[in-house]
Amino acid sequence: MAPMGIRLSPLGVAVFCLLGLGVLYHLYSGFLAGRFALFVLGGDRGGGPDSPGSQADGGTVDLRELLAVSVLAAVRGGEEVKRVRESNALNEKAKGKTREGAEEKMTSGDVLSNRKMFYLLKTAFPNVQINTEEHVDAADQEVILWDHNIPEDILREITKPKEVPAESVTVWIDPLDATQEYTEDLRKYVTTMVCVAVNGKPVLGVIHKPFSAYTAWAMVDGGSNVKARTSYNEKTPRIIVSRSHSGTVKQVALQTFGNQTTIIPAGGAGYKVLSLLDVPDENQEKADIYIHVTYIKKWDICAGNALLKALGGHMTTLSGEEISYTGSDGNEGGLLASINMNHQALVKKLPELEKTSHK
Ligand SMILES: Nc1ncnc2c1ncn2[C@@H]1O[C@H](COP(=O)(O)O)[C@@H](OP(=O)(O)O)[C@H]1O
Ligand SMILES: [Mg+2]
Repeated sequence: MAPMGIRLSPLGVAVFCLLGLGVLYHLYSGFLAGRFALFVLGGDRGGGPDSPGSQADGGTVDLRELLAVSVLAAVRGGEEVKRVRESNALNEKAKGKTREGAEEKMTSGDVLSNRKMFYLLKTAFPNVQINTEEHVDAADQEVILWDHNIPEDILREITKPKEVPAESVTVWIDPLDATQEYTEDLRKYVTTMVCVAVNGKPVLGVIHKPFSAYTAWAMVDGGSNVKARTSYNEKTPRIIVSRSHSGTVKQVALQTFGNQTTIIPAGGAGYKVLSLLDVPDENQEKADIYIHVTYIKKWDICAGNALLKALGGHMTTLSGEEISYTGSDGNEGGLLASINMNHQALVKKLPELEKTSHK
């Protein structure tokens, strides 16, 4: 007999305890899952379930936070790129050949930048898919914690968090764009890039120039720290093209826009996208259109695509199709990038043969 004449039924006590355990499990499962993910990665991000960057509700990420970490990752990766170049310890290797037979190089700058960028993003956002150009060595992990700081310029432009399901996100990292030019000590072409696609659509783009300490970022339907130039030459455009993976691009450009057209050969897809924008860097050439006709990888182009899209521009295949940033890592259809121009009219102008020969 219990005090005051109340009899406790053993079954009732058991049901009550089970219910209590259920509530506790619900409250802490997301939290523990996050902790476990970090434990597997070998570290702790330090935030509780309600802290910024947390995915305790089992799967949303805030794009504004992801942008802050992407900018930090591009800058931190850039520090590695710069340090390796300045110490002249590139340790250059050949990692294969492109379809066209050009040698693909890799240096310590690529590897060390990749390590910083990948682990910074992975530690802050363990649940999102990250695709990166270089191999991630699981035996050489580095846990770099994000301090949860969102820079002032991002807070000013993007005033509210923007949650999306974690499984809809694909992050693309290029830890060193223009590796060929990096090995030739042509520093102005070099960038580090992060892109975030949501359901395959490019939404966040970050392009950082480590040797100029310049970073451009943008969120589609969000904000940016860079803008388009005030004028572009549509009639006789300056066309920026690859200097080391050019294929037939010069013939295509001259055939489309006439012999008076200025062709600017340059390294790096990031550099070439920045040439279309209003970038306050004296080492940055300016162009009106970017054309690429050979195969190219999505980590090379996604950030530029997001930036252009956020500012009202376009990056499509040569036949004007949008590029989807999920699934395979290659883009077969060539590239046409423009801003404040009639993009569809440019597509129509390009020779039919070129549009179909890269599919
Ligand atoms: N045909 C091709 N096959 C594979 N990668 C290519 C390519 N053409 C260009 N790229 C890559 O796209 C980026 C920009 O190229 P480019 O400077 O020629 O315009 C470079 O990236 P990385 O330097 O990150 O490897 C380059 O390797
Ligand atoms: Mg690269």
